[in-house]
Amino acid sequence: MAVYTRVDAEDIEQFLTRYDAGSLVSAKGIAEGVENSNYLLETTTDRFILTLYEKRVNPDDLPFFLGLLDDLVVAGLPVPPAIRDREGRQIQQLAGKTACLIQFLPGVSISHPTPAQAAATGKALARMHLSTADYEPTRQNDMGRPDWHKLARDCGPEGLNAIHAGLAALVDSELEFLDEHWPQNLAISAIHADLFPDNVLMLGDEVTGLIDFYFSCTDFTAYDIAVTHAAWCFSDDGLTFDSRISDALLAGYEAIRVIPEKEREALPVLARGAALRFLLTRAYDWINTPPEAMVTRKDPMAFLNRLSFYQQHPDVFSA
Ligand SMILES: Nc1ncnc2c1ncn2[C@@H]1O[C@H](COP(=O)(O)OP(=O)(O)O)[C@@H](O)[C@H]1O
Ligand SMILES: N[C@@H](CCOP(=O)(O)O)C(=O)O
Repeated sequence: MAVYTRVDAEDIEQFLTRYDAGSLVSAKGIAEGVENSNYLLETTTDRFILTLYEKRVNPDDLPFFLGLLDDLVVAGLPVPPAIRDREGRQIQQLAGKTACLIQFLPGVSISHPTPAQAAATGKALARMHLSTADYEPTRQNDMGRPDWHKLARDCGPEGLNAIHAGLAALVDSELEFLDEHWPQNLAISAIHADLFPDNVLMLGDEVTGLIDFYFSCTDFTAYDIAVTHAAWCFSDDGLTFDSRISDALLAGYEAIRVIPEKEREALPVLARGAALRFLLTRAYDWINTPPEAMVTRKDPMAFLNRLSFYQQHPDVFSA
């Protein structure tokens, strides 16, 4: 459960007085998510998400994230903007943390997506990429390839090998491979960089929300396709690849934005990078999650299994 920071109902009531958002009816900690503390607020007028930003979100990056959300709303994408208070401020302080009141979006996160849902997500991602190509602010990807070396060092060989015998050596050799083969000169745009099924809200086959933009950054557009592919196209444990989901996701994407040949050729390496990125962040969290945190750690092995798949099947993105 991701509630790292507890906030009293009285403090939330007081917080809401800054907004034209009604008064508090109920506040519940949200179990899903691992990064930030989230509460679902019911007020006399509406529902909202109250987010308190934790360790991995630098408050200085919030203008990039919130500006991107505002632009995507204008472009007609189903994303949740941060609500402005009566003085026009989106970014606030609460319980010693930087916090935002976020628009609530309907829909549920899908645990086991169907091809139709994967196709709808591919389309939404491509629509997002067409819009974000023009987003002027930039933010370096701080979970990008150069940072994977530091993450691996921070996990340490003992930490990695305690998760899986020989993992430290596997990570080292993959880092070396990726340093050598990482593509150059692909199209760049603002990307989501974490579009897992739990960050897509759906009603039936319709995407009603793309959420959790707190890893969004400026990077290869195709890397976002690779991340989404790695997140969507496997069983939870990463052992079974679902080609129907993969085909649907890519076909949905290409119904809106054709993947240029150069990007398609780069996808096998980008997908290996995406798998390593989530393997490493999960491994880091596995080793370092404080015992008092009410959060369910995610299994790093699920992304080692995906990495092995991409290593063995470089043809998976061939048209
Ligand atoms: N704007 C929103 N509308 C509806 N539900 C939301 C919204 N934002 C977050 N949630 C809910 O909160 C959960 C955790 O949010 P998320 O942003 O993924 O957290 P974290 O950043 O901690 O991973 C989501 O899975 C979803 O159930
Ligand atoms: N999607 C990442 C972890 C980030 O969590 P999120 O709830 O913010 O998407 C993973 O699955 O490792």
